[in-house]
Parts: sequence; structure tokens; C-alpha cells
Amino acid sequence: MATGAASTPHRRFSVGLTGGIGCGKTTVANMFAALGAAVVDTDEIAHSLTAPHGAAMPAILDEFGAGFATPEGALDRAAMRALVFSDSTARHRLEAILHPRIRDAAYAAAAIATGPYLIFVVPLLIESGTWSERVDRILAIDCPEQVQVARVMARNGMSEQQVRAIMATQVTRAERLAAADDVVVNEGGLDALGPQIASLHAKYLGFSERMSRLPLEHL
Ligand SMILES: CC(C)(COP(=O)(O)OP(=O)(O)OC[C@H]1O[C@@H](n2cnc3c(N)ncnc32)[C@H](O)[C@@H]1O)[C@@H](O)C(=O)NCCC(=O)NCCS
Ligand SMILES: Nc1ncnc2c1ncn2[C@@H]1O[C@H](COP(=O)(O)OP(=O)(O)OP(=O)(O)O)[C@@H](O)[C@H]1O
Repeated sequence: MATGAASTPHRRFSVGLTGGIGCGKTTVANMFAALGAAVVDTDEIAHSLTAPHGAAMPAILDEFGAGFATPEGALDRAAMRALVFSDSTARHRLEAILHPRIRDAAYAAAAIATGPYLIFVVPLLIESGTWSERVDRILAIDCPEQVQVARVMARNGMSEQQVRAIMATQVTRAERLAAADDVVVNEGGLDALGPQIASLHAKYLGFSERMSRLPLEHL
């Protein structure tokens, strides 16, 4: 195998994309993917782990009982949502099963994803310390709380109280903004997103290019 600077392995520049429930993480991530970024979405991974006969299902049913499975063998999401957003101990038990598996699957997906830089979509990035250390930059998708509530109510048919119960388990908007390096404002129509994403994509390509010139030990 060749040696020297040219063949020294390089770490890929990575962005952690986060935001409160309904702020527009998936919408924005899809726009980065359309521009060529490699996107790894931990919400999608969580869904596949809990799909019919998903890899986390045996552990979840052991912990919570067979009543939390649908007839197809998937997680009964509405039942689990009702439990974990009214009982923090149950939420921590579910997270203890899912989060390590989500992390492992996300790193595995990242290793084979193609693109000049990586975007990890992580709803609980600020809440869970390890992700902040894993990414080079934090991008928050931001919108007013009232907009979050309205979007999730419209999408999931949930009550305002149910949406606010989920929001209460997440960091506040101010805490998220304080932790972010970059912010996408998603409080208006979709048209306002395009220029913001194009400008961030150009910036991330620049970071990625600079990082690709540094050998791993200098990063
Ligand atoms: C409780 C579950 C079954 C409810 O499923 P549901 O289909 O209603 O929601 P979904 O998984 O699509 O998540 C939607 C949003 O809810 C919020 N949310 C989900 N889990 C959590 C959590 N543990 N704490 C705070 N907010 C959460 C996030 O904003 C997320 O984007 C599900 O959210 C779940 O399995 N959560 C535990 C895994 C997890 O922590 N996922 C989020 C980080 S990857
Ligand atoms: N700028 C916008 N204008 C109108 N609707 C929007 C806008 N951004 C997002 N939405 C809608 O709001 C809802 C939430 O958006 P999205 O799913 O992208 O958010 P999310 O942060 O990924 O949500 P979750 O936290 O629940 O996973 C979706 O129905 C989406 O189509």
C-alpha cells in the first residue's frame, strides 16, 4: 500500500443538524441531500430499528411487554409516545435501548455514504453530549414555538398539549441557538429556505475542502 501524505486517511467534515420537533429538520436535510451532501438521519434509523421485526424490537418488548407491538411486529408508536412523554423514567428506559443502536447504525451508514461532507440529522443532538463532540459543526433549524406546535398538530393530528409535552423534554429554543454554529430560519414559506441552504452548502464545501488537505493527526 502506498504511504505518505497523499494517502493519509482523512476524516470527512461533518455537520450535526438539529432542531425541536416539527422545526423542519427533514425538509432541510432533503434540500442538502439534493445538493449532494451525504445525509444520515437518526430519526429514520430509529424508525427502521422499530419497524416490523426491527433489530431493537426484541429488547423493547422484553423491557415494556408484548403489548407495545403491533400485529405486524412493529413498535406501537402511539402507545409508546403516550407512555414516554408522560413518564420520564420510561423514556430513559426506551432511550437506553435505542440510542446506542441508533449511534452504531448511524456511524455504519456514514462509513458508506457518498458525498463531500456528512450531515447527521439528530433531534437530540444538544441533549445528548456525545453527538456534539462527534460533529465539526452544529446547524440548528429554528422556528417559533407556536409554528412548531401548529406544524406537528397539522401533520400528526396531535393536540397542542401533546406537542407541548414532547417539547418540554427537549432543550429550549434559546439553549439550542446558543449551542449552534449555524442557524436556518424556517418560520416562513419554503421559498425562504433555498438561498439559506445554498449558502450553507457552499460554506460546508469550503470546510470540507480545507479538511481534506489536513492529515488526520492535525484534525
Ligand atoms: C416515542 C416514539 C415511539 C414516538 O414515535 P413517533 O412516530 O410519534 O415520533 P418520531 O419517532 O417520528 O419522532 C418525532 C420527533 O419526536 C421527538 N422525539 C422522539 N424521541 C424523543 C425523545 N426520546 N426525547 C425527546 N424528543 C423526542 C423528536 O423531535 C423527533 O424528531 C419515538 O419517538 C421513539 O422511539 N423515541 C425514542 C428514540 C429517540 O430518542 N428518537 C429521537 C432521537 S434519534
Ligand atoms: N417552511 C415550511 N413551510 C411550510 N411547511 C413546512 C415548512 N417546513 C416544514 N414544513 C412542514 O412542517 C412539518 C414538519 O417538518 P419536518 O418533518 O421537516 O420537521 P422535523 O423537524 O423533521 O419534524 P420531527 O421533529 O417531527 O421529525 C412537515 O409537515 C413539513 O412539511
